[in-house]
Parts: sequence; structure tokens; C-alpha cells
Amino acid sequence: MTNQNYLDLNSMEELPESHAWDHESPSYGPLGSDPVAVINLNDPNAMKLVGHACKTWGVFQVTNHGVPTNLLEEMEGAGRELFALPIQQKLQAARAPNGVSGYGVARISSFFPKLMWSEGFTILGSPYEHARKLWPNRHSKFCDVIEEYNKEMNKLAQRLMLLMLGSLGVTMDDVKWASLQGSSAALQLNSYPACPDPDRAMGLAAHTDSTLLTILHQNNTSGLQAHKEGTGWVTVPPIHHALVVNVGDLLHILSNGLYTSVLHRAMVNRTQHRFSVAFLYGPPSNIQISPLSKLTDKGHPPLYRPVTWSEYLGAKAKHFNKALSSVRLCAPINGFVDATDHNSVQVG
Ligand SMILES: C=C1C[C@]23C[C@@]1(O)CC[C@H]2[C@@]12CCC[C@@](C)(C(=O)O1)[C@H]2[C@@H]3C(=O)O
Ligand SMILES: O=C(O)CCC(=O)C(=O)O
Ligand SMILES: [Fe+2]
Repeated sequence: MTNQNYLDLNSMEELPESHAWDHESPSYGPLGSDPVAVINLNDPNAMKLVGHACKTWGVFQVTNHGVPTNLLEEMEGAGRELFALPIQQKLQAARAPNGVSGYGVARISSFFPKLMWSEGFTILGSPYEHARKLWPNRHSKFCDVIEEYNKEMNKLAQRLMLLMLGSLGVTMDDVKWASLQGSSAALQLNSYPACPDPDRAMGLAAHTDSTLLTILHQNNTSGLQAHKEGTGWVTVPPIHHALVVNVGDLLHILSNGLYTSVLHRAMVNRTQHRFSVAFLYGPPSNIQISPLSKLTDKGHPPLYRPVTWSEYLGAKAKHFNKALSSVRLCAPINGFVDATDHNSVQVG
């Protein structure tokens, strides 16, 4: 990746050709007919509602999630402050060519001929090393917010796992590692500046997350869209203080395809700067994920081979949206379709 890919999007008056996408007749779902669920986690029916959302859309929003609202606001402020730094300053913390953490263009950029209208900052583990480069003398507030945010998101992710697995009749005894400490996670801060030609630009191209689940906070600007076979693309509208939850590829594998990892993307707009923060939650690094034996039998053989998170991230880096097929064991039976085999979907 050369520095010329790092255009300062905040100061562009025209969309450069490098960022102009051919959007071929995107299919949009009929307005409001099949909305993404909003689930109150204090609802006595929450487990059932979560299970239904995971089977149908693979994405839902949650309210009463227990994450302090002032922490959500502080996190958004920390992201705004980071992306408002001069480009040369941000490049001090640039992601290394084969690295994971740091500032840079979307990692999936290499699969597309055009660049995306966004910038990102990935944090894996401690934020200190990068934060010191961004703010040599005043990085402690940023680091405190990140650490508190990670702590709260971890708690929520464990609670969501209980609901998601519980709805399939799976207990924490069946998945001992899920209740252990040591699960891995990454934090992805995304910035989508206002864009002079939003209809020809792409904020973040269509992808599924390689996680068990992802918890996303978006500011009050629309842009996130989710895809469902037969419905098309639907906007997941920002709801004040709600959080978006995506089923990731590893939960799809664990559930032997019962839960759908959702294909999603981020669009941009002409007037508003959009920010989002994704908490990408996965299993402990040494754990092999495979379809739960409770969910398989003679009629429902395991559809995927065992894979660790890092092995799967390697497959994603190589095969991108075909990574799931690359670890698949057997062909679909009785017309059962692997909901994340999006070979027919226009990615971008
Ligand atoms: C843990 C991870 C998931 C992720 C790759 C990463 O190592 C850190 C960044 C994550 C992210 C965020 C934006 C979309 C995505 C596809 C990408 O390019 O980087 C995801 C990756 C993923 O889920 O595969
Ligand atoms: O910004 C968004 O709404 C989506 C971000 C996302 O999909 C990601 O970070 O994985
Ligand atoms: Fe994502």
C-alpha cells in the first residue's frame, strides 16, 4: 500500500476516478416490509427473538444492553478526535503492510479495483503503542476510553452468546470455551467523510465479518445496509444508543449453518460525516471451531471442518467472500443453501 492511497478524503471537492465505483443496479428491499429487528434485552422473550433474528437476517439491533450511554458517546468522541488529526499524523500510526492494527484503508481493499470512501483504525489488544504515536503527550484519555469500551463490549458479547446459543438449545456446558476468559477481540474504528458524489462511492464494500459476533455502534448518520436473499439491501437505521449485532462466519460454522452470517456494507452521503465502531468478537485463539455436535446427526452432517480464528482470518485474507466455502465439507443437502455463499451477490 503506497501513501498515495491515503488521500485526505475530508478535503476533496470531487470524487477521484480511483474512488468511483460502478454500482450496477443495486437491489433494494421494499421499504419497511422486512425490517431488521430491534430487541429489548430486558424482554422476557429476548432469547427467542434473538434466535429468530439470527436465523432470518443474521443481524438485529439491541436496546437495554447495559453499556453505559456516556461510554458510547465518549467512544464516538475518541474516534472523531482520532480521524480529525492531520493525515501525516495519522500515518505515524499506519498499519504495517502485513499487520493488523493501526491506521489505514479497509483491509479488504485489495479485492477491489476501486478504493473505498473511508478510513479505519484497528486496535488489537492494548491501544498504547499506536496512541503514543498519534498523541505523544496526551494519549491516556483515548486509551482509558478504549479499555473501558472493550471491557463493556466483552460483557455484552458473552451475554449475547448465551442468548444466541441458548435459543438453539445449546448451553455453556456444551461450549465450555465460550464462558472462559481469553476470548479474542478487535476494535475497528471507521470514518466515512461526507462525499461529493455519494452515488458513485462506496464506504465499505459488502462483506461478512469473520467473527462469532460483531457489536457495532453507529453515530446518528445512516449508511449501514444488510443483505438478505430474496429481500435485497435494507438500511439498518441508526437508533440513539442502540447497538447493531451481526452474526459472523464463525457462529455460522458453530451453528452448522442454522445462523446466517450477514452480508453488509456501508454507504456514504453528501453532507454528513459518518462514524462507526465495530467490536469484533471471536473465540480464544487456540480453540478450533466446528459445528456443535448437539446440532448435527445423520440427517444433518457437519457442514464445515474445524478451524481456529486465525486460520479462518487467513482464509478470509486469501479468499475474501468465498472463505466460508473454502472450509466447507459437504455440498448442501436437499437444496439447503449456505446463506453466506454469496457468489451471486454483487459485492460493491
Ligand atoms: C479480527 C479481525 C476481523 C477483521 C480482520 C481483523 O483482523 C481486524 C479487522 C476486521 C475487519 C473490520 C472491517 C471489515 C473486515 C472484513 C476487514 O477488512 O477488517 C473485518 C475483518 C473480518 O471480519 O474478516
Ligand atoms: O460502518 C459500518 O456501518 C459497518 C462497519 C463494518 O462492517 C465493520 O467494521 O466490519
Ligand atoms: Fe463488518
